Amino acid sequence: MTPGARLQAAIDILDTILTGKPAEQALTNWGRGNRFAGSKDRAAIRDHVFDCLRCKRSFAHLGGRADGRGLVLGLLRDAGTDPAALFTGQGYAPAPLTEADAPNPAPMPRGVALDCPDWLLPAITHSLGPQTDDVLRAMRHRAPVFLRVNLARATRADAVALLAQDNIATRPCALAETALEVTENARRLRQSRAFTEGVVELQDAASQAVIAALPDLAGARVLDYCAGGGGKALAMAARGADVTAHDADATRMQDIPERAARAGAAITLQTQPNGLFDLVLTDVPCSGSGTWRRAPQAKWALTPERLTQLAGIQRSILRQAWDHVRPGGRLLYATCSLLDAENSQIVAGFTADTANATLGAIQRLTPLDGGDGFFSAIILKES
Ligand SMILES: C[S@@+](CC[C@H](N)C(=O)[O-])C[C@H]1O[C@@H](n2cnc3c(N)ncnc32)[C@H](O)[C@@H]1O
Repeated sequence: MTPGARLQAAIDILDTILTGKPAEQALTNWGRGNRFAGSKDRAAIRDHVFDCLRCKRSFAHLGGRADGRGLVLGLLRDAGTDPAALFTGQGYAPAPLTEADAPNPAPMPRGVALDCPDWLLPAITHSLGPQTDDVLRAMRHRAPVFLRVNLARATRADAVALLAQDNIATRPCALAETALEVTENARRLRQSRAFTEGVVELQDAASQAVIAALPDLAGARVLDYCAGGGGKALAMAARGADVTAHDADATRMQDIPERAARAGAAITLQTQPNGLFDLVLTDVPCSGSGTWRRAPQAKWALTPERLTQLAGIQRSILRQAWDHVRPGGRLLYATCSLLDAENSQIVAGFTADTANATLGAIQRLTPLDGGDGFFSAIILKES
């Protein structure tokens, strides 16, 4: 496909997404209907689509319109590329420019320039203070791909060498001693020896940092109360913890046995949590505001009502999970959110209302640290 044809494909897919379709579904449907497109074409189109979704407000301003065509015009103008050279109408390229394609001549308001919904800007500013604009600017760009080295299988240096045999280039990331950033050929990862033999797993560096900060995991009885696909359960098992995974939706845990087998780890699954544990992790459902580089549609879909609903879910999970912490044990509350309403306010409310709970160490990470935005807080249970 020519560069122009790839842009037209992105325009068509964006127009579908703007009707409310999930991005992944729209991309898959397009791929099925256009089987002539090679893997490089599909990757380039996907990048265009996600770049536009991340920067929807500012690109619509630069493109002079909020549809797929406007967003792609904004993408090009933002990168300093003259769209006229690509919007030629030749072959499958987008139709030539008209007056309707001129940029919006007004100055960009702050929320538009930062690609943040207006209603959210005060809450984010309250949470991030002087870092707000830099964090929001960082969220306008693609997130790096990170791997977690399974130290039970190999050292980080050995993992780098094994990945290099499959032409996957990586570099160490300072957020955790297990973390590698993929710098070339990330798309080959799932076929690589390092992945199939359980030497590396895909996991964001901030998630790794949260587990890396936990002392004394070796031999500890741990309950991962919201285990999902088991990313953090596996990271704790690799540190020598005796991990039990639970999730209200058991189907979310279906890949854990296969992932654990690949990693050489033993993880017990419980559909009904049972017993007392040294450590309970609640990696609760949240706005995902720390991951909006990778899931940009969620940024535009979040509403104040949903945020209130999430806070109710977070408080309720914390109360349920607390019953499984042994006296003298710890709970680790975690979200991939940047918002105080889901983070410090939830743990402060819980410790204020719970006689035997004391707030311990808190860790806050933003995309400026390299990985996703992440919040974690230890809550200690008196003996
Ligand atoms: C952020 S995800 C967990 C991601 C996972 N810890 C990981 O590292 O891959 C949150 C999970 O909480 C689960 N969940 C939602 N409500 C719950 C509840 N009341 N009790 C336990 N799990 C719940 C969801 O099904 C979802 O899998």
